[in-house]
Amino acid sequence: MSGFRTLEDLPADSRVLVRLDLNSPVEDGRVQDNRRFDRHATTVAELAEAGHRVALLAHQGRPGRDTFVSLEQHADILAEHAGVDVDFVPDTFGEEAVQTIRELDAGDVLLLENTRMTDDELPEKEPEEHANSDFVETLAPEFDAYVNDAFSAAHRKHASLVGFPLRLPSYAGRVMQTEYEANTAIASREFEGDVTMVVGGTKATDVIGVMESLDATVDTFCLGGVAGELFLRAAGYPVGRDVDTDLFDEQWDANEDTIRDVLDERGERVDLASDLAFEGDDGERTEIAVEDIEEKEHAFLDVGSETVADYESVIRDSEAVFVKGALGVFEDERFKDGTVGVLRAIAETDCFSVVGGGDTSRAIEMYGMDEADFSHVSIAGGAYIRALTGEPLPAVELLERNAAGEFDD
Ligand SMILES: Nc1ncnc2c1ncn2[C@@H]1O[C@H](COP(=O)(O)OP(=O)(O)OP(=O)(O)O)[C@@H](O)[C@H]1O
Ligand SMILES: O=C(O)[C@H](O)COP(=O)(O)O
Repeated sequence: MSGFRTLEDLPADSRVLVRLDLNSPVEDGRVQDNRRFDRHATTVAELAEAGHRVALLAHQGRPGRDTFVSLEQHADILAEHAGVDVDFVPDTFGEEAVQTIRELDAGDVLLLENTRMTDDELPEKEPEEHANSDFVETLAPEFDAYVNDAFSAAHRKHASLVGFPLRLPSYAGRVMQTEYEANTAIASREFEGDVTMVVGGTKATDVIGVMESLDATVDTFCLGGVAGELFLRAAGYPVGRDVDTDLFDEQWDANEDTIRDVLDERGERVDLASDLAFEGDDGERTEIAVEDIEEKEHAFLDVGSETVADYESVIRDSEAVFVKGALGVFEDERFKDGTVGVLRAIAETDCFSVVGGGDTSRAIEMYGMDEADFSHVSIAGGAYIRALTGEPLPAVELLERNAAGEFDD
């Protein structure tokens, strides 16, 4: 159970400062539309329709990266999803921003410039320090309330995420509320039947950490992707080494001991691929049983069909399934079978299901599945992992401390 207040508790006619997470892929300078816009649009539309005066804060990229761009395009994309006008001001807390905030009428929505373009936002600091920054001290007096909807950034101790709850009555937005509830389910709910976790993707170090901390909660792990190959390597198969990639050897060095411990302690409940797929000489998908692999000559790009059938049957017998990471390079249709096979199996059963990770959840629309067939499709990456493993999320903690009255005058 969360201990934060939600939009039901927000007094009418408020001047609200709302933190969203609109961090998106950027290609050739163009911001790509994605689930985050659609989800946050719900919160924005609700606040605007209720007649609040709304100013939005969000970040994009990090200084030095190609994705570090202005939020001007985000305002248009968000407006389209929310069905309300979203004005953009190219300033975060300077005179222009403050003036525009003061001119807001009931139901108006304004998006302020990328928070990471201010010096105060990024350093990870304690909330008390952020609350005393120019950024927070300048904006807070212009508002009656702060709404944090940015669950997917809640693992960061940045000014716009942890500073304002010390200065303003604070509430969780709709995205924060639903993401928190679904993603902490593994820690907070009791499942009577089997709990399965599908683990794949490229960030093996992250997911192996998850496996370690969910040891007592998860009945079966179904492995694929980079982590899957590293486990096969530990089990004695000549895979999980870099041929033309730099995905494996470094993560092997960092995780070898943990992988061996997990296999020793609960090997029978860690399902590894029995076959793998690669690009054959003719350019077609080719499969090989792991027993027959003599040397790693190919980049393996998916689990094989016997493995898919095995994982589908585990899923059909599960009461809850959590997914983190794709089982193969599903972006290439030849190597979609593992990822799509498990997602379809989940969609066809009535198990409680959560699919996390920006890349993995893209497979749902790419292959024509219906998001409604999953209990929850998370828009979070790092915060999803932390929620699964029960690690604290600083921005959520601040909402809870605010609701408990810790910062009341
Ligand atoms: N065997 C493999 N070799 C190389 N890449 C792989 C392999 N299996 C899966 N992938 C890639 O893993 C990616 C998804 O993994 P990632 O670790 O980024 O997970 P995510 O949880 O979906 O995303 P994020 O944490 O970024 O939101 C996919 O884009 C897929 O192409
Ligand atoms: O996209 C995300 O996962 C969040 O917005 C956090 O972004 P960050 O990893 O750049 O802090």
